[in-house]
Amino acid sequence: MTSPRSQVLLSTCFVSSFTSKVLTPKYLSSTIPCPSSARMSVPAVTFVTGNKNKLREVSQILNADSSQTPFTITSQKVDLPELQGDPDDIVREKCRIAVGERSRALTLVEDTCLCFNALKGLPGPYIKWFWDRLGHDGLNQMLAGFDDKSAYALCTFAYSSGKAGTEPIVFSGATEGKIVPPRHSPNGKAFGWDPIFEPAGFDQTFAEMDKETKNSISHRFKALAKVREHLTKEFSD
Ligand SMILES: O=c1[nH]c(=O)c2ncn([C@@H]3O[C@H](COP(=O)(O)OP(=O)(O)OP(=O)(O)O)[C@@H](O)[C@H]3O)c2[nH]1
Ligand SMILES: [Mg+2]
Repeated sequence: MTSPRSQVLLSTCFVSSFTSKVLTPKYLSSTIPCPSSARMSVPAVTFVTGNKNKLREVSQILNADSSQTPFTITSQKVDLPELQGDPDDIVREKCRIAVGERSRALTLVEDTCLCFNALKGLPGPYIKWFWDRLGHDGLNQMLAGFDDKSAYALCTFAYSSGKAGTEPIVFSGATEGKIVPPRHSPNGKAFGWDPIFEPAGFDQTFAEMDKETKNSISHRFKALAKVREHLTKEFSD
């Protein structure tokens, strides 16, 4: 391909993490920008997630700059397990499972942690269960006995080319902040623990910010910048 605006297709595969929550298959279309100077072939990359908010943010982040070459995103849901351990190991294994389940050549998955420094990084990858059981007030209560309310949001993507003998490649992004009593935006429903995470240097929680601001400083934005850089290099002539 010689066109600077040639496209890379990203299929987004929705994965239901809870077998009890059967999610309706959904297909989305979006575009993912990369540097307009890049010359790329047209591979299909499947982004596997069961989380519609992640998918929405990934789409928004990758479409934020219209001056860059668009990538196309579609989505579909299937089932994948929740895993335990180190975030990089979790996301690598998630990626291997996703590749196997979907038989897709190019696969992208993501895992998100919320880490409290006073608790040496916990809940970390287990935030999904802590948030589900304890909610915003319970997560605040976990830090009640500590002066240190600092925390960081960590987003880790794993990408696999699907080639035999290759291992998933990991890309991480972290945003520092602190845990605060919940503060919501008056508009719309908040994403998960966004109302209790106030990023450093801001006086708003992720939930109070407009989406453009969150998407320009978030853990997901920082990790996706590395994914995009890698894909651009991999598929440039
Ligand atoms: O307030 C939030 N702001 C965010 O930016 C954010 N990113 C993820 N999360 C939540 O943190 C847990 C991660 O678990 P997680 O990575 O396993 O995700 P998931 O199971 O929902 O989807 P997936 O594993 O199918 O991709 C889940 O409860 C997610 O809803 C967020 N909450
Ligand atoms: Mg999950």
